[in-house]
Amino acid sequence: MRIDVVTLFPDFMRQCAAVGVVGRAQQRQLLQVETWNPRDYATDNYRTVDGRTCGGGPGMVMLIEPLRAALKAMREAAPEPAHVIYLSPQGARLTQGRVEALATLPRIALLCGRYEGVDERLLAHEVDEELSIGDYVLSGGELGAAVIIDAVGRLQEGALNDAQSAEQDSFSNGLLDCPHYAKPVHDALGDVPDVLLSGDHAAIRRWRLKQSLGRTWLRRPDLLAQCALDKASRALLEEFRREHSR
Ligand SMILES: Cc1cccc(C(=O)NCC2(NC(=O)c3cccc4nocc34)CCCC2)c1
Repeated sequence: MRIDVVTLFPDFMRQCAAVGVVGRAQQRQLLQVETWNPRDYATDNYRTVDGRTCGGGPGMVMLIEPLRAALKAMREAAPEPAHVIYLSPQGARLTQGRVEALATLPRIALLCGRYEGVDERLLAHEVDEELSIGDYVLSGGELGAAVIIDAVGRLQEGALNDAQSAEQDSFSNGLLDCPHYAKPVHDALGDVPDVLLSGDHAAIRRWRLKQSLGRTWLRRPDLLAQCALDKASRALLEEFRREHSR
């Protein structure tokens, strides 16, 4: 998969994609991340990429021309058509489901806004989809792009080792993760739950699922409402709730 990022901060984006699982996926050529800086396509002596907002008011807007030229260069750099995503607070909320769909595409382009945003006419003509990583104020779309690169990059075939795949799968049931522990078994901060030391793998699986169900019920009832729980899971959750209410 190829991901092209149109951004005023290419070094930041390259760094985000150079570490960890995504960095390794690039080294293994499972993923290719390229950056395109609109400033390189600004034609005036000052390499201007922003302009005063029409209608007055504070702040600047990213100009059409440098972005259009950067997007054109991006498209010409590889044959596959790119699905162009604008990271924006006006976008649809990013979900794991959407990540999984994006991860199947051969090529996506991520357009990152700065200042007050991008000229609406550029968005209307060049953008296929707007996505948001959440309802808070950010300085730019780059952190949204970094989230997509990580979430989509780790889903590329061969990017994860078995443990990481299992961890990735743990969310695929739509539940929050269970608690995790490492040694020491006894610490000033408390002890590791006995079941995890029992060697009884069925009991350990049961305890972990019960903890995931219980935590999701306590912390994210909205996620739980979207889960189709089988009979055994419903019974486990009931058990957790009874114990929790004592
Ligand atoms: C709730 C709210 C309302 C109004 C403006 C803003 C805001 O933060 N505006 C600033 C910009 N924000 C984002 O790009 C951005 C922000 C949040 C999530 C995102 N997911 O992707 C990109 C995202 C837009 C142009 C430059 C940065 C936020």
